[in-house]
Amino acid sequence: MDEVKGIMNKSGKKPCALLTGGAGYIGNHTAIEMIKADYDVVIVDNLHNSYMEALKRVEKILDQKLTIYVEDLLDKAALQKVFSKHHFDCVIHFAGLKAVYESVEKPLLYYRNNLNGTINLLENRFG
Ligand SMILES: O=c1ccn([C@@H]2O[C@H](COP(=O)(O)OP(=O)(O)O[C@H]3O[C@H](CO)[C@@H](O)[C@H](O)[C@H]3O)[C@@H](O)[C@H]2O)c(=O)[nH]1
Repeated sequence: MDEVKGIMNKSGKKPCALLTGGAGYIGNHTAIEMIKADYDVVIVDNLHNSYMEALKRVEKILDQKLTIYVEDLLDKAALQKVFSKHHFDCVIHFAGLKAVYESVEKPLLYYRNNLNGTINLLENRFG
């Protein structure tokens, strides 16, 4: 992340990144690296496969509070609220179901969740 450290957005402010699934393993490590690279980070996670405790540990590591919304990407109104409160310069989308065995057992659940969650995100970002 050294290449982007200290970079500013078009308004001359710290860039702000939305991390969906930011409470997951990959998400919370990404949050740490982005915050170290001077990004503001906003996390949206429904805690389906993670715990608030992990984010509390991240806060301890960074010695700062995180901006966290425990929301589901399928909840359009909740997502709209998040987008109305922040201007995101980038979005990193980790919030998805990805257990291989379960996806074979319940393919429609996976399609519904992962596609609709992504579409809701894109609608808020570009719609
Ligand atoms: O509809 C959804 C689906 C998932 N999530 C969240 O998205 C995150 C996704 O992360 P996770 O499922 O934990 O995936 P990874 O962060 O990629 O972690 C996985 O991959 C790691 C590296 O291989 C393993 O160490 C972990 O055990 C394994 O869960 C989690 O916080 C979920 O709660 C949502 O918010 N909405």
